[in-house]
Amino acid sequence: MLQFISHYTEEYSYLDSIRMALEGGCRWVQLRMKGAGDDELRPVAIAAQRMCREAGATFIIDDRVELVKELRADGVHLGLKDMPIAKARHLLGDGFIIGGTANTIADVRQHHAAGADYIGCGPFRFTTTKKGLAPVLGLDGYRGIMQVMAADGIKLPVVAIGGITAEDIPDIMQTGVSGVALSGTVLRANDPVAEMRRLVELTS
Ligand SMILES: Cc1ncc(COP(=O)(O)OP(=O)(O)O)c(N)n1
Ligand SMILES: Cc1ncsc1CCOP(=O)(O)O
Ligand SMILES: [Mg+2]
Repeated sequence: MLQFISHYTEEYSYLDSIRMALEGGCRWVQLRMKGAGDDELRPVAIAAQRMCREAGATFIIDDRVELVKELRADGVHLGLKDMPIAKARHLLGDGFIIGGTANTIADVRQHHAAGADYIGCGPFRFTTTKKGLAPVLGLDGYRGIMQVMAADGIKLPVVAIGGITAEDIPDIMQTGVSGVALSGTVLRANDPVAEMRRLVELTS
């Protein structure tokens, strides 16, 4: 289970990043365009959704519940400062995927109670892709959260996120998480498509 978080660099646009991720075999894409208004986001989202549909990939949009509903994207990812998950579930119904960000077991419990479908849990380590990071979890952080989830009987898939590279994946998967979400390590690679192929292999 590998979710690619779209991003841009001097070399690549948001859509380039998604195109390369899909070409490399990723089948779960999140369009994340922080600070973009609806007029900037909508055309990119429509193009990204088309590419994902053609590739048979799941298409999630970060933060924007209304746009997800309007475009009939597959789902939305919501953080602790975004629309509450229970409200998003009410607006979207059961036919959409809703992911929630967690940094602590309390966050996981809250999202579980609110009806989230998966947890994006992090950051694993420091990353410049997101501003205002929560405290770094490291491997021990994931082990602790997975342990308490098991004791609580919470069965939501957990996706680790934040500064993750190919080298980290075997150890992260050993903690019991279901997958990883990543961005920078793909876009920094000399050959992003080949790097994505390697990452898909490591998480399947
Ligand atoms: C899979 C996944 N996990 C966590 C996040 C972070 O969401 P959030 O805390 O709302 O921060 P922003 O991404 O909105 O800056 C995510 N997007 N995806
Ligand atoms: C959206 C988000 N939330 C926590 S870290 C992060 C960014 C992940 O990107 P990268 O893999 O480049 O650190
Ligand atoms: Mg958010």
